[in-house]
Amino acid sequence: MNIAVIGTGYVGLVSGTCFADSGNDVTCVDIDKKKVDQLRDGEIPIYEPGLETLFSRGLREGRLHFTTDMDRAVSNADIVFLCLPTPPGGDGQADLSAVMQVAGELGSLIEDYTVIVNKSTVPVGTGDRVEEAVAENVDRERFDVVSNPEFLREGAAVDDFMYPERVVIGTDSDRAAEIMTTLYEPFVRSGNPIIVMDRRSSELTKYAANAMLATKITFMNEIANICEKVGANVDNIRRGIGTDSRIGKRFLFAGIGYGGSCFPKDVQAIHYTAAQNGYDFKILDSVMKVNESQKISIVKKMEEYYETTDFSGMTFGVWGLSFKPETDDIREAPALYIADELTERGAKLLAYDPEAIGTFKQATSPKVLDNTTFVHDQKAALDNIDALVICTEWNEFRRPTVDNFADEMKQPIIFDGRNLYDLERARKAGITYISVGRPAINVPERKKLENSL
Ligand SMILES: NC(=O)c1ccc[n+]([C@@H]2O[C@H](COP(=O)([O-])OP(=O)(O)OC[C@H]3O[C@@H](n4cnc5c(N)ncnc54)[C@H](O)[C@@H]3O)[C@@H](O)[C@H]2O)c1
Ligand SMILES: O=c1ccn([C@@H]2O[C@H](COP(=O)(O)OP(=O)(O)O[C@H]3O[C@H](CO)[C@@H](O)[C@H](O)[C@H]3O)[C@@H](O)[C@H]2O)c(=O)[nH]1
Repeated sequence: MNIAVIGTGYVGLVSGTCFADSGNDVTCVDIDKKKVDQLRDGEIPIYEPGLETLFSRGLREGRLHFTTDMDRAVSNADIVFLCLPTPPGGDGQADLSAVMQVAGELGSLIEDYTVIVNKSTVPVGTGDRVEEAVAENVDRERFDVVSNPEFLREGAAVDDFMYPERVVIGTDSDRAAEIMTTLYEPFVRSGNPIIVMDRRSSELTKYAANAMLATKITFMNEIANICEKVGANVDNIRRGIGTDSRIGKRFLFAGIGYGGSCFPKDVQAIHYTAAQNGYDFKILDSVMKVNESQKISIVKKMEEYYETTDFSGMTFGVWGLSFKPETDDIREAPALYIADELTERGAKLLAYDPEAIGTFKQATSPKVLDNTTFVHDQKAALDNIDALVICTEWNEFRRPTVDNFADEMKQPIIFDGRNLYDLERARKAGITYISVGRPAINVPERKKLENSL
């Protein structure tokens, strides 16, 4: 099939590359000329494991093209995917300006029957709005608008796309449903379902999935906060409840809050949609509030440990800047908030991340930039620091193990927002180890944490 992908961010680039790899001819369009030039030259602007091999093959075999010219891409296409940004607007609602702008242009570019697919995460009813905008310039028989939410995770995007647990297609048109099913059949050979439903339910399914996952994480973060108060261990609780198949093992890891380009904005957006429709989505109110405080809970623990809110004269190592491992994306990363809070309190930082130093520098505040030295080696971030703060669970941080910290640090004190290390080994290694929802290790009696969350 001939496919046009409008918007070559994470979703557009991964979808376009994977569709090309399964034998389609794909043209990706972006308004960012620099990005298009870079992609044409074979350079991928994001870090995403596994993408490069498929991307190079698509380019080499002539099935993957990049352009700024929407006309050329759309006029030949059987399917047009909208993979456009839907960032939070001022009051939490999704900003649909990119989607609606492109929808307004599509009608005059369509030649034969075309399926227009919204892959962006959009509020219920956006499909109707897109349909109306397109229909201003072309007959309604010449196109259908389909919702096809994307469930890929950054860092695992290629596998998630190639082997989806399900594909959701929202349309009432049999013709569009058949074309979409044919497109996705190679991806669901494992027997996972293609679920066809009405467009509005499909749009809401995406928000429901993200809001459910954000709630699950937040629930565990609250359990972790209780664990700290009563002397229990959230790792044990996770194992104890995760083995119940009704609850499931995944997304039960307590930490310093969820971040990324999706959960925070999508929870806000579904909350906004509910309010617009006269419904107060109370659970999500709490989820958002808890997540805000969870992001800086580690700083509160540091204040309690040092018995001061003034960190002047102190230097902290920071391991991990991206919002999760295996990505250079720092959107809504807890590290951004933690760096702000620490430098506000007068601290200097020595920061390391395997992939995200560049993106972090672009996004952080001038105050953080002035007070942070970025290093390109994880050991260098331990040099002469007062304590180490771990914000992202990159695999390489599991080595060297806790046993080595006592040799490598002036004072082996670790505030771990991701529960990387075994408590018993930390105890034996003689390091002071304060993590999330687990007993604090080797903390002098006077500093026993009274969690004030
Ligand atoms: N990032 C993810 O992991 C993920 C996963 C599932 C769904 N989503 C959703 O998919 C959508 C896209 O997300 P993303 O992370 O890929 O966005 P992104 O911000 O990484 O990329 C968007 C791209 O669209 C381009 N663009 C903007 N306006 C344009 C226009 N008028 N014409 C052509 N190109 C234009 C930008 O230059 C950019 O390259 C969002 O709705 C998001 O919520 C994202
Ligand atoms: O047990 C867990 C799992 C995740 N997280 C955090 O939750 C955030 C999001 O993680 P993840 O879901 O793995 O990353 P995303 O790439 O943001 O993917 C989510 O958002 C995408 C965009 O909508 C969806 O497509 C995916 O299905 C959905 O998982 C990150 O800050 C993680 O650190 C936890 O704190 N504990």
